[in-house]
Amino acid sequence: MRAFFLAMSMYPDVQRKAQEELDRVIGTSRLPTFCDCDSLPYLNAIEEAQRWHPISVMGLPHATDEEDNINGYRIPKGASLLPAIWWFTRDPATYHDQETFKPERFMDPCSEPLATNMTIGFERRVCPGRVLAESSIYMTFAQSLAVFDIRKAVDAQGKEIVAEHKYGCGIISRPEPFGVRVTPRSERHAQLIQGVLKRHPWEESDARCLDGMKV
Ligand code: HEM
Repeated sequence: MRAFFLAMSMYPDVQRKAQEELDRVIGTSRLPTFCDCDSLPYLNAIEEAQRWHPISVMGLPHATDEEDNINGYRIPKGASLLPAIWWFTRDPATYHDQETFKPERFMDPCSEPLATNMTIGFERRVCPGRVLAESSIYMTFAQSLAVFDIRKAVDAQGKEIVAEHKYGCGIISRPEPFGVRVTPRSERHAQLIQGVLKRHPWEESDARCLDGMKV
C-alpha cells in the first residue's frame, strides 16, 4: 500500500487513467465494491504495485529435502534456498522498462504476466494470507482512487517535493518514508466520504462478490 501511494504521487497519468475508468463505470454516487472488479481492467492492473515494489524481496528460506541439479549446479540435500523475488519481478526477459510503474504492461498489447504469482510465494508454501492481502489491497486502491487525489508533498515555499523510489532493508522491504498530499477530488467526493463514514463501508453485496473473487 505504501508503494501504491508513492507510485500514484510519482505517476499522475496512471492515477488519472484509473480515475477516468472509475468515473465512467461507477460515477460519483457510490464507492467501488468487489462487485465492480470485472468492469475495471485498468484498476486491476494497478496490481503493478506488487511487481514494482515486492514487499518480500527474497521470500522466506526453504530447504531441499533431497539433492538436486539445476543447470549444472549441484544443490546438496538440506541446502537453504532463497527465491530472488525482487529479481524475478525485474527479469528483462519478462518485463520491459522494469523500473517504471506501468499497469499497461499487463494489458493488450504487452500482456506481460502478472507478478503476483511470484510475490506471494510458491507451491505448497504459498502465502496463506494472500486472499486477505489481495482483497484488502484491491479495495484500498479502488476506493482511494475513487475519491482522493494523491499528489506530491510540498515544501514550506509550496514547491513540490520529488519523492524517490528507495528501498528499506530487511526481509520485508518497504519504500523509504516519503510525503504525499491526499485530498478529496471535489466537494461531491468529500460528501461521499462523509456519507460512507456514517455507515458500514462494506455492504452485504460486497461479501457475496468477495466469495467469488479469483486471487
Ligand atoms: C501483499 C501482502 C503479502 C505478501 C506479498 C506476502 C508474501 C508472502 C511470501 C513471499 C511468503 C513466503 C512463501 C514461501 O515460502 O514460498 C509468505 C508466507 C506467509 N505469509 Fe504472506 N504475504 C502477504 C500477506 C500476508 C497476510 C495478510 C498474512 C496473514 C494474514 C500472511 C501470512 C503468511 C504466513 C503465515 C506465511 C508462512 C507460510 C508457510 O511458511 O507455510 N501473509 N507470504
